[in-house]
Amino acid sequence: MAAGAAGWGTCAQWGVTHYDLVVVGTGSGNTIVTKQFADRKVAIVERGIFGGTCLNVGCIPTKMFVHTADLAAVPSHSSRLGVDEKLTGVRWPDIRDRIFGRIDPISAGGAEYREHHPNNVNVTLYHGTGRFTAERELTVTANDGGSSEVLTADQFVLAAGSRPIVPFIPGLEETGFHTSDTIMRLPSLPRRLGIIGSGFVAAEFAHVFSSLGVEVTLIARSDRMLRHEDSEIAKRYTELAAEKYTVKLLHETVHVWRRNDAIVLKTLSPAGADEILVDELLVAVGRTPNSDLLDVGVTGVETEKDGRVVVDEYQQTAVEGIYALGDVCSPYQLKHVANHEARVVQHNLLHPDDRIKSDHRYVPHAVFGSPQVASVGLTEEEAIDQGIPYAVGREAYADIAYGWAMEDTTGFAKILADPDSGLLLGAHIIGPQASTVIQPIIQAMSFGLDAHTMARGQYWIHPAMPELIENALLNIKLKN
Ligand SMILES: Cc1cc2nc3c(=O)[nH]c(=O)nc-3n(C[C@H](O)[C@H](O)[C@H](O)COP(=O)(O)OP(=O)(O)OC[C@H]3O[C@@H](n4cnc5c(N)ncnc54)[C@H](O)[C@@H]3O)c2cc1C
Ligand SMILES: NC(=O)c1ccc[n+]([C@@H]2O[C@H](COP(=O)([O-])OP(=O)(O)OC[C@H]3O[C@@H](n4cnc5c(N)ncnc54)[C@H](O)[C@@H]3O)[C@@H](O)[C@H]2O)c1
Repeated sequence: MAAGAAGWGTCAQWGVTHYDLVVVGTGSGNTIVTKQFADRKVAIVERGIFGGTCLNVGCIPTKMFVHTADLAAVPSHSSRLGVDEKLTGVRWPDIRDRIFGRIDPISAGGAEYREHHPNNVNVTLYHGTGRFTAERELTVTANDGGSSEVLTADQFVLAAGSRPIVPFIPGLEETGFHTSDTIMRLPSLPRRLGIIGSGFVAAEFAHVFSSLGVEVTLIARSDRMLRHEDSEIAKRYTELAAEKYTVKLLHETVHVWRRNDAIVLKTLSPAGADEILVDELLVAVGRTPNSDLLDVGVTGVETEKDGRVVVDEYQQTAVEGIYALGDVCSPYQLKHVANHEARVVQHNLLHPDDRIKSDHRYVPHAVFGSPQVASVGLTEEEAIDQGIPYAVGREAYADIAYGWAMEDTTGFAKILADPDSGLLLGAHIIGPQASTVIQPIIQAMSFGLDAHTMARGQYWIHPAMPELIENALLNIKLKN
């Protein structure tokens, strides 16, 4: 074959092919194989849609839905500013098809590039599930189950990601449910949507569907949504969510079944038993690493109790030459972390005598709900638990000029710093554009700026939203 190739080109059953490098997973794993690997024989193995979670069923489509939902929600708050708007319609098929009409061709184009572009003459793409059958031997079974091929390699990259956890709830499997993998492709909007879970996925989809006019009931086992956030932020988010849709806290779903056309959820809470009727159900209770699908134990690669592949600071597993990155090994399950780790793995494959370490000191995240939440570093509870001295500075959007422009009354930033040195320990923001407003803090933490130098050593554009950060920094009571 002149250019790159698709595996099974010869339809060889139980053929054995040796490669220099095998990469399992086409999310961040796919980014590793650049022209710098032109002198190596490489195989890429993918069991699902080319491009992985973020592109196809994760960050990118969800944020396209979130932006759309933000627009749909404008009339619900514009009247406070004297602008009376009305949402006259939501064309779900148009919303859905705009999003996937853009994404699906990118995925298809990525696979096409690997299979046919001259840059990939040294690369073979296998559409199938890889499973280790010996230390450096991966058996790939085609998605149709028909053919298998054994790949041996000097080096492997495990970039197999994670998948949604399906909890054991009697009746759930038989009744049918959605996960984040399927909910975005619904043929039509349901009248009522139940969501089991109260983390990232639950918060983002509750915002999307409630803004589009669906009656959402979110069922949380815990006493608040986003319980891993700083508790002030989680509490505020939960209060605001409950104004937009039904939030059932401390509710355990114990049984699911169908009654006529509805899905019935039986829940137990301190107040007793409850029955919740919905038309569609989304299960969003976390994700589990795909290391089990790979049967990594056969290789000597170690895993944590929760299935995460154990890696060292160079992203190498317990077996020399087998590296891992992203959700399959990371405690963070975030795309920017998977991408960072992919860059580290790429460097270490190319420069084995000059390897670099991954940097997980200040990993930020954002929840694109309503409002947005963004966070980096220690929460106040973590600082207390770890006995780390801290000083806090707060600022409300309501106290900065742009907050007045938006008439925001609920958002705020909270920044923790070392009281002696002023070095930043953590920051937590809830409010408009929190995911963008937090970026200067991430920069300051990464490059070791203290609160005072950061606040006074630069201009802050007036009257822009980052004044929230400037004022929160100035409100930190440092010792010096
Ligand atoms: C709904 C949702 C929204 C999200 N939003 C954000 C966000 O806004 N920001 C953010 O930072 N993160 C977000 N994430 C998380 C982010 O998508 C993941 O952290 C990231 O995509 C992980 O990348 P990865 O390369 O490790 O794995 P993936 O992209 O999942 O790639 C792994 C690939 O490996 C394949 N595979 C698995 N096992 C095998 C096997 N045995 N053989 C062959 N192939 C295999 C899978 O099919 C998959 O395509 C979101 C996740 C979800 C679910
Ligand atoms: N904006 C983003 O960056 C973004 C968006 C979506 C997803 N993600 C990533 O994907 C991961 C998975 O998201 P998620 O929301 O599924 O997980 P999550 O870990 O954020 O939240 C899951 C929640 O479900 C609860 N839970 C667990 N088991 C339960 C059960 N049986 N019944 C009811 N509740 C239960 C947990 O207590 C937790 O609060 C996230 O951790 C995140 O890393 C990121």
